[in-house]
Amino acid sequence: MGGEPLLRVEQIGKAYFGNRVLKNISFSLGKGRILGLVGENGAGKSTLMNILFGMNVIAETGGYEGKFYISGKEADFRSPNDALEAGIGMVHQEFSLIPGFSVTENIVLNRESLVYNPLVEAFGDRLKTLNRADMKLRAEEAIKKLNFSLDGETLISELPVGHKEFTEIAREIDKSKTQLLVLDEPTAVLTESEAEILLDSMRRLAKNGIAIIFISHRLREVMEVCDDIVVLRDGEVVLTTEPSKTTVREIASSMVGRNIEKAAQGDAEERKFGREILKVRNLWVDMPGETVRDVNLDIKEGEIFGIGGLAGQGKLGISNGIMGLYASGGAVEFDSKAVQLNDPTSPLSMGISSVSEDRRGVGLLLDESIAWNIIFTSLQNQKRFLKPSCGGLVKVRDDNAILECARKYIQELEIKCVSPKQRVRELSGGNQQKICLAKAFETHPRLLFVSEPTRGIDVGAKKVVLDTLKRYNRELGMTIVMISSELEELRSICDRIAIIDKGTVVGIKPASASSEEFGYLMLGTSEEAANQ
Ligand SMILES: Nc1ncnc2c1ncn2[C@@H]1O[C@H](COP(=O)(O)OP(=O)(O)OP(=O)(O)O)[C@@H](O)[C@H]1O
Repeated sequence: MGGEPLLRVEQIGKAYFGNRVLKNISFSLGKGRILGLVGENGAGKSTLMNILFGMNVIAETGGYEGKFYISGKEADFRSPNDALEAGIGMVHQEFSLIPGFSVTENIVLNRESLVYNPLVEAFGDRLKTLNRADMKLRAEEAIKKLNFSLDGETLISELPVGHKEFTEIAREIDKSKTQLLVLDEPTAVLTESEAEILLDSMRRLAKNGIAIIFISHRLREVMEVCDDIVVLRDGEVVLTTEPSKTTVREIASSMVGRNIEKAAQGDAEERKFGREILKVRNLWVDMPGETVRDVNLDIKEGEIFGIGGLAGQGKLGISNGIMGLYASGGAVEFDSKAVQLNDPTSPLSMGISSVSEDRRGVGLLLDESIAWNIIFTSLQNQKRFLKPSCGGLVKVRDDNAILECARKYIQELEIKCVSPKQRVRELSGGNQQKICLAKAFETHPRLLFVSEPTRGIDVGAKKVVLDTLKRYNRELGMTIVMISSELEELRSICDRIAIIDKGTVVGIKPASASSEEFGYLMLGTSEEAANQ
């Protein structure tokens, strides 16, 4: 017998400029319970959370219908401040950290501990100074609740994405009032072992009475950690259930309204490749949390080469180092020519592109259209999408060609949008990820690095993304290096897979090798040793 639940949502609806994205949403959530909110990219999950958190974008686009109640009291949030006052903490898909500030400063931001001094009497609170020792303690306390190792002194700009995610969550935990925590795809940027730590922390927070809404495309995590599950499809609740009463398969098919096809399968036959096109020798990369120490690799032309390994072992550092995003050393040769390390223009000019694991940090012009985002790099660096004008005297933008190109990717990658002219900011997270891929494909690279390409992508669309990578490889001969924390995803499309451990390559095996063989490499042990 619980009386009023902590959160009760009744008949919520929302349309953006006539485009209906939520209809009659109702559910409730009790204190200390974890509710999994799942649905395809664009199903309306973030929009629903934006309503609960009083985000300005909702009021600015005509408000919403329906009501929701916090502990029985009708909520009418005019801004996120009202939601914070009511004890709602939210970690959005987009980070809201200040890059030049430390982890500690970000955790206590706007709630800094202050020290009194006599000048305050005369000049007011402005002259209070920061109590750094207390701020440090509070940040440490919040980080401890997450059971994750994070140095409070490090600047946000130097952190890998996974650590930024933990910093955001620690900030919400430091707010003493938080009684409902909304986590929008927190594990999308985490590797599997980091995600395990987060799931554990969520369980502990729930035990202490905090209710959590957990949005995730990783259905196994949802089944593992949630008490209740709500499935959205095209803006409507299509299933409300509990993990003990359902299966991952049932959730996945109710999300998409059909049975899920399996992702692309690896080729049984061994493919033949040309010469070695990328040679990496003694590469080191100083990427925080993903340090690369001594990597040697030879990648063949036309290959799909996978790079896997556990969290923080350096697999993400390799492409970021070669692309000039972090300080690096050693030697990298592409097509028998030296790639200038620490110079981002060098790999680009040689036909090497990359899709970052951090779509939030790099790459998208959120206030520009889908079409402009997809073609911008090709126009800028390769002078494409221009046509002659004034009798050939000048070149102007070819808007028809730009729109046609965008339409092609919208269809191929099944990007959910109203038109190629729609602003990227208005797309759901998973659809923004697809724009990052389209943008890289459109540069027609000879070699493409893709890091965590299906991050934030729903189960149905994963197949589309992996199939597209495979098709570009087969049809255009594009050499692809795919970095992923999901071994099965690597095995489904790669020819060979290297496993990285402690910043170096500990083994390279054909994708047809068994999961166990890869598992042993990741754990830094041999099959024989494991069987002893
Ligand atoms: N500011 C906006 N203006 C117009 N349309 C928007 C805006 N924000 C979201 N939408 C549209 O609302 C729909 C739902 O998007 P939402 O971000 O809620 O999806 P989601 O379920 O969170 O998806 P994902 O799993 O990809 O993050 C999408 O079609 C999206 O394009």
